Amino acid sequence: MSKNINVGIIGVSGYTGLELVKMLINHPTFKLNYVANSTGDITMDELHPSLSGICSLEVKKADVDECAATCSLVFLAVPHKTAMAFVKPFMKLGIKVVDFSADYRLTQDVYEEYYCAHTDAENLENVVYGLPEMFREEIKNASLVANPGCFPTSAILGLLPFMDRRVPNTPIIVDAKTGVSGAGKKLSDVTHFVNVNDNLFAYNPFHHRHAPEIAQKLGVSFDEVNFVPHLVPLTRGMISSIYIQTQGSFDAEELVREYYKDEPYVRISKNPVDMKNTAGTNFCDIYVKQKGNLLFVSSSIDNLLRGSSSQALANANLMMGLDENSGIPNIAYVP
Ligand SMILES: NC(=O)C1=CN([C@@H]2O[C@H](COP(=O)(O)OP(=O)(O)OC[C@H]3O[C@@H](n4cnc5c(N)ncnc54)[C@H](OP(=O)(O)O)[C@@H]3O)[C@@H](O)[C@H]2O)C=CC1
Ligand SMILES: CC(=O)N[C@@H](CCC(=O)OP(=O)(O)O)C(=O)O
Repeated sequence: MSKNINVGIIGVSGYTGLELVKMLINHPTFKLNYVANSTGDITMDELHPSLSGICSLEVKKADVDECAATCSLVFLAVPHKTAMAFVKPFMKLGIKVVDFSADYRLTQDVYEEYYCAHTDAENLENVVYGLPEMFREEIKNASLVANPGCFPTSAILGLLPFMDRRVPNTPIIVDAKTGVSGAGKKLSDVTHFVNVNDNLFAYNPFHHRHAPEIAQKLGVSFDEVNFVPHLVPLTRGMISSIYIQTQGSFDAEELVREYYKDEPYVRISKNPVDMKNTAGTNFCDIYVKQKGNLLFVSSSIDNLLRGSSSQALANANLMMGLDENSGIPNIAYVP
């Protein structure tokens, strides 16, 4: 097959943008035809020296019309709020969009409670949440896909098989750990080397903006989701330790294996999962353990890939009628 579908990326100077470029360079069908950030006037290899000798595309100052003139689909790897200002005109021009941000993941009222005023309610009506294990068929027909957040991806995949076995109205506890790349490339006091190195801490306990995303997609109330993320001194990786009360007698490992038996990017592990075996891949690795009616689920992803860029690419493959697996990385950065 030849590279005959032109795609663009806006936000190519960021962490997730770079991850996507690396996958698209080797993609059998997508041709990376337009790359942009907020300023332009630089080339890809000047921006990312790791691409020296590999990609010297000119990086443009983001412009919707210029991108739409040469691309069938665009990936928006830009921050929340910035994304919706791009989505609106791209949709008008009939260009398909995979949005990495949270702008189209929630209902308008909840979005506005956790983020800011929404300026594109119209497209909230037609968006599909880009978790293939939940919405594969809808994604195939979508023009706009909201790529899930990284914590919601790991938590929802861990919980989905067990929602019918859970005791209603009991706490869902999600104790999650993430690498620092989850915060993006911008510096802050919290992600400063001196604050993160040799350190470990929780942030936004019980009121992180990903708690409502987990709740809405699982169809439970916000009060039932008890989500506490932690920052760990690692570049990439994410593990969610999940605890729920279950009822009835069942074998959790058997159930989760059956639930995901046809899924190419969920692996069930006999041993507790770790971050290294998913780093560099689109896999979500899951381990389960029961103690009476208490169920422990451990779910590991690479926040930059399954938590963002490789999941976005899988969604784009589906939207363009390609094999979902095209160009998706599946060999981990081990050792
Ligand atoms: N990092 C992660 O693990 C995950 C990130 N996401 C989401 O993906 C998106 C990108 O995240 P990440 O790569 O970490 O972010 P970064 O902060 O690393 O990069 C942001 C990118 O957006 C560009 N940008 C910002 N404003 C504009 C603008 N007005 N016009 C054009 N480009 C603009 C920046 O360009 P410039 O260099 O010019 O500022 C940069 O290329 C965010 O919405 C984030 O929430 C989702 C899941 C996981
Ligand atoms: C370390 C860190 O700060 N991580 C980010 C999660 C990044 C992400 O997945 O999410 P969005 O696409 O919703 O931004 C956070 O906790 O907000």
